[in-house]
Amino acid sequence: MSSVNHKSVSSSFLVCSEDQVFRPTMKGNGKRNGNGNGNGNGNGHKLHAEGVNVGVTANGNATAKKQHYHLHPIKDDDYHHEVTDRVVEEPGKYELGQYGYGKNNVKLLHVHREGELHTVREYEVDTHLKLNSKKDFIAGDNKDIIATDTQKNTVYVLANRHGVNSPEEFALLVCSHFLYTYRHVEEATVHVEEYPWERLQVDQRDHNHAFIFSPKSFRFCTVVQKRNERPKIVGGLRDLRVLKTTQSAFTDFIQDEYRTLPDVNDRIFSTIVTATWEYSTANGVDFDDVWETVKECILDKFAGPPDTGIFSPSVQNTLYLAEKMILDKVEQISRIDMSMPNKHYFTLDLSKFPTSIVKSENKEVYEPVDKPSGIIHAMLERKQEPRSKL
Ligand SMILES: O=c1[nH]c(=O)c2[nH]c(=O)[nH]c2[nH]1
Repeated sequence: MSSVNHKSVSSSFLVCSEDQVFRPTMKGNGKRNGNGNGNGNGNGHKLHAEGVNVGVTANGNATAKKQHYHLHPIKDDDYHHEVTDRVVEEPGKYELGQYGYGKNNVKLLHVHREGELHTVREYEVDTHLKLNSKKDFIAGDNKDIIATDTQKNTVYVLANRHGVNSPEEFALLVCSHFLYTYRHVEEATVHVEEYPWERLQVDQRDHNHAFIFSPKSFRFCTVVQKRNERPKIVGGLRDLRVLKTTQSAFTDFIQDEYRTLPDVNDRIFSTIVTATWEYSTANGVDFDDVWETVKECILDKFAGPPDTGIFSPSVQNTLYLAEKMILDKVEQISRIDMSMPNKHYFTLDLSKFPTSIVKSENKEVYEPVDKPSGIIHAMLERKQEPRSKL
């Protein structure tokens, strides 16, 4: 039987472990808590107003204020729901492997209004939980199930109560809520996809309350938190499609009886970048800022300065240089994984046409070839500090 303790507790705490809790202090003027009184969660846990205004991020997804994390102890009896009969033996000769359940694609638009200036963030949120009992699967006993419908509701209630900042902060909040509220949740995974709304510019001025969908690239994150462990925070960027018409070559690769591709000193380089990166900490991280930095580094190593560009001897090298720049710039990123499919634009062989109808040297017309496509990927991580010999 589940013993349910309806004691009111603050879900504004971000659980780090049984004895450590991330407590997010609220931002700015403290009016974003959903209850309108600016002092938090309505249960006596005051959320601090820090008043750190960072303005609008480069993509116009103004986040307004920064969130800070502090560690506070929680007590055993702080849990909402206590489940006692957790262990159900698996009958027979089989063992349940990976398991879990959740709600996918919970769509959410959050509007933050500061007087005339409004900002929006639209998310699709996936929540997945792994319970410490398997009796729902094995015995048809639903008593421990936090219904997927309840998980959906939780996303809306937390967004209403605490506001929505970066995808990573929101995912951390939702994870900690589930771990904190239900002791029998062993692991929470929250994936957030952000819609790329950008503040509209009219006459080169930012519009107060109108936005344009600008899918130049997409942002996402995944937070996985196991009970008693720190959250694993992974940021992500995908569908950043780029092309340049020169400053790319591919030469000196293996010459054997299988090779037909000639050395090319000047070719078109186009790719669709996906990057995911893991944070070593959430402390002091401006997640919006990091996302912009990652994007800028990728574009910097792909395109280079506007007049001259940057030379790429291969997709491999360009990918590596972008990853290295990101690790150099953001110390809280412990590793970054990138993939760059090579979207080929082949030179057309027009030699069979009479010279009366085609130019002798074809340097303008290319054939985009989607499939098959080369795929280049690599993960770059920081080396472990060598252990002291003491
Ligand atoms: O940058 C490239 N790397 C490759 O490994 C490769 N292979 C290929 O056919 N073209 C390219 N281009």
